[in-house]
Amino acid sequence: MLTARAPDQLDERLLALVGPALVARRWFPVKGVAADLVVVGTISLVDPAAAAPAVEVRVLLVRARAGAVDALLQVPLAVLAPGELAPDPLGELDGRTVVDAVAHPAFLRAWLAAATGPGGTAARVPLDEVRPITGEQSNSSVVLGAAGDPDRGILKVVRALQAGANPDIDVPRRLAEVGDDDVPAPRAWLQATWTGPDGAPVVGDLGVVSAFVEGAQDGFELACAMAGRHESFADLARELGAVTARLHDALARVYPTAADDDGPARLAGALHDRFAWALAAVPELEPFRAGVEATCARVAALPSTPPRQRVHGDLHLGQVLRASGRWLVLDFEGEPLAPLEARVRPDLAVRDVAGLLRSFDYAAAVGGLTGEDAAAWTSAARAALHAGYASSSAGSSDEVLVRALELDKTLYEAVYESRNRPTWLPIPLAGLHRLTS
Ligand SMILES: Nc1ncnc2c1ncn2[C@@H]1O[C@H](COP(=O)(O)OP(=O)(O)O)[C@@H](O)[C@H]1O
Ligand SMILES: O=P(O)(O)O[C@H]1O[C@H](CO)[C@@H](O[C@H]2O[C@H](CO)[C@@H](O)[C@H](O)[C@H]2O)[C@H](O)[C@H]1O
Repeated sequence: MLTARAPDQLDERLLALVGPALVARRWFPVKGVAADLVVVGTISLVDPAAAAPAVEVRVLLVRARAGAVDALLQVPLAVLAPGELAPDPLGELDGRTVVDAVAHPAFLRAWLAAATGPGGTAARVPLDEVRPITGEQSNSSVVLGAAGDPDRGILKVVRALQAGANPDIDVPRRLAEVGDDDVPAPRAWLQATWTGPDGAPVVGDLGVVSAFVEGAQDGFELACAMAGRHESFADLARELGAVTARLHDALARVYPTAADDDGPARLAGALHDRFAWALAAVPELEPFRAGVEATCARVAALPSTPPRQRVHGDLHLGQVLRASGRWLVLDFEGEPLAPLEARVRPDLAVRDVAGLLRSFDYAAAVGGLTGEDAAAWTSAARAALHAGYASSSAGSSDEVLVRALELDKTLYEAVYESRNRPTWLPIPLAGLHRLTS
């Protein structure tokens, strides 16, 4: 466990130096508006291999505020030795180059030395080769070790910090403890304590090293490529449905479940609120109001909803890997735009099915399918996902419920895209047309 201290003058100067670059990063929680950045704490990391403190590693805890967004960001920085150069510098301070430390060996050695792991000890993780993941990410990941090394790992540095157990670390740990292998096993994790907004100390997770899955293909890239070749995704979707159901079974064993007497009204209310939230951010959604309200009414008229349980919460094709002829599920953080307490609350398992269904629309669109081709490709994948999901004891998916949850996810996506990838906004807007007509 690491402890953050109050920031000093060097931290303030570092933030002033790197701030403009931070706001342009993919993981920065808001785009296109000015954000107010303040360093509220700092963790100094000690590299156990350093003979002299040639490289200084500091993890700045930066509060970022812009409109409705108020996030605490983890910003590990390395101030290199005088005269040392590096690719992709963030700037120069007193003649020393400053870089993002996430892939820097001094940061990684210090991180692993401070981490804990299964049974109380961090597993051995090789650092002879270090490769940052370059794709779109809400966090920052680095592959540790050379290809073929059985101890190879992947470090995920959580960017938006929260007090309490991070579900992306807690869920895989617990699933591994009960022998579920649908998720890469966590091998080391690191926590810190810092001062919360009310002045009281809080504890939160900084990151995790998981077993690296060799030869894995990203589910979304795979699906887009298959769509682009007009190749059916149905067999893979069926397997994905079965894995999702198995995961739901395991999650229901590990975390509490809760009967929901007031389920239909609660879900209808939540969908109504989701629309209001999305409309405030994306005014183009106004034409969908009547269609959303009609779905709310159908949901409210349901006799009941299934018991709630722990779910993935943001399951989509970009969260699953295909390797050695099977699917593995990643990233249990839930929807990054939602507060932590909402993300760990028991929920409807079928929400994850709805997330995957939405992903088929994305894959068809990004893969270049349009019109009837897109409709045929997605409907085969949809039917197969449902069939795979229904093959397990957890798998049941009422049509009204699935449609409502798909609509809910699509509204979320409209906000997500407007904030992060405005050129992709037409994908959820097309989904809203389909789901409300
Ligand atoms: N255990 C793993 N083995 C191999 N690749 C992984 C592993 N975990 C993550 N990845 C790769 O890293 C990418 C980002 O991981 P993810 O957990 O989804 O991060 P984020 O929360 O930042 O979106 C994944 O899409 C995948 O390509
Ligand atoms: O993976 P994250 O936890 O960062 O999830 C967020 O980003 C996702 C995009 O990277 C976003 O997913 C949307 O786009 C995907 C294709 O890039 C698509 O497969 C999903 O179906 C779609 O929702 C996700 O919503 C967001 O929370």
